[in-house]
Amino acid sequence: MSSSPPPAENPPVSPPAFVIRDVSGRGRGLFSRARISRGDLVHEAPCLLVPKVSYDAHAKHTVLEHYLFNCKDGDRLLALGYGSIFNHSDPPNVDYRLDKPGMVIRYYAARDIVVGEELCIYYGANLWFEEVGGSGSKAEDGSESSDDENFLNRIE
Ligand SMILES: C[S@@+](CC[C@H](N)C(=O)[O-])C[C@H]1O[C@@H](n2cnc3c(N)ncnc32)[C@H](O)[C@@H]1O
Repeated sequence: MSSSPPPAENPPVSPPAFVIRDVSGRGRGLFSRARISRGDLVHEAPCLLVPKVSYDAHAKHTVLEHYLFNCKDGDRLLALGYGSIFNHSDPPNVDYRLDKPGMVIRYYAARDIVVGEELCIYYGANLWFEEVGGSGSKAEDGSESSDDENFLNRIE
């Protein structure tokens, strides 16, 4: 008999909490289709591990460079599911946590989110593209995610 997985800290928003839409100048993005409360687990993305050696030799020279999440040790995680479709905004309305041992990234609402808002994470200070638009609202507590050396920010 198989045992069920342990419960997450916050129960996931009943799916589907968001839809993919095209956003002018930003490519695809994720948009809420239900009210989401601060702290809710919005998505849990299974990941592929890209070891640092593979990243340096191959992945950084491909389009994957714009999708990989940095780990502290130089390895990278490629988020599957919807995890690679979150666009950037500052401030973001979604925070994320890398769980490298678990090979997942979890995305949590940084504040209450209303229906129709784009769900965005913070990539870091050094963007490689010209920013278009934004989520347009500040986190309630004015908090900001930690920055990273050069790419998607890392919170482990
Ligand atoms: C991780 S992907 C996000 C999903 C992407 N929009 C797509 O359709 O595949 C990162 C890319 O999205 C685009 N992007 C994300 N946030 C943006 C923003 N605020 N303004 C303009 N482009 C953005 C950039 O082209 C960036 O390289």
